[in-house]
Amino acid sequence: MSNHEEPKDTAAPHIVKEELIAAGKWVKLEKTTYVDPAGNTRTWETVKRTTRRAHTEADGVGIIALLKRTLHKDCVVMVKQFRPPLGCYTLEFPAGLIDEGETAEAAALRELKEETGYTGEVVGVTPATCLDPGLSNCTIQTILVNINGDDVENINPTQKLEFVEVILLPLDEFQTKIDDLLQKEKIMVDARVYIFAMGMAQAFFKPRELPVLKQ
Ligand SMILES: Nc1nc(=O)[nH]c2c1ncn2[C@H]1C[C@H](O)[C@@H](COP(=O)(O)OP(=O)(O)O)O1
Repeated sequence: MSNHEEPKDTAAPHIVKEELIAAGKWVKLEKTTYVDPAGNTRTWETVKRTTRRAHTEADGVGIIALLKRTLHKDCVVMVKQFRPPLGCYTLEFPAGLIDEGETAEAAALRELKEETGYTGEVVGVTPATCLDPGLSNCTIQTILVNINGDDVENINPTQKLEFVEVILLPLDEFQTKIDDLLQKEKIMVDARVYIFAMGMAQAFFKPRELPVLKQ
């Protein structure tokens, strides 16, 4: 017989109700009433997109697109654009909302083409991941795409969006090049981009760093 008593699951946190405070065309604000892990009833102010589709896993996609060309370094395809909520230019992975009935993979290839002109091939897909869970229920799937830059359709491609600038950054200098951009201009870098850059720098330069080998 065990001395342990199984903990009673009396306080499994859950949502009680969601009340609309304000709604616009693209986003809405709700008051979320919930029971916290200690069993207390509380409220939270929650932002949601109005555009979420019934049968999609996520609101949108982010695209990590690698441009591969003979005799060139592999480059990450980035976009720079003015973002009204921040009031400044941002450096982001290409991204966009998933359309009705569209798969995340199809949305990624469509958005990549629209925003950068490149045609790619999907080589990896994440599950739905949250973006800012203390504020919003927004989710994305990140799609890893390879672009054959030697292919004729990917040589100097034209993109449709007037206000989106395409920036190619070499993968093996990704963090340094972003830091250079930050030095030169007032631009906000998307958190996912900078974290990816730090991960790449770690993988390239310190893959097996051991305390004993540190200078
Ligand atoms: N929160 C938003 N406010 C707006 O006024 N308009 C918005 C919001 N979110 C999206 N949009 C509009 C802007 C575009 O015309 C479409 C599609 O956006 P999409 O290209 O899919 O996504 P981003 O690249 O992240 O803008 O929706």
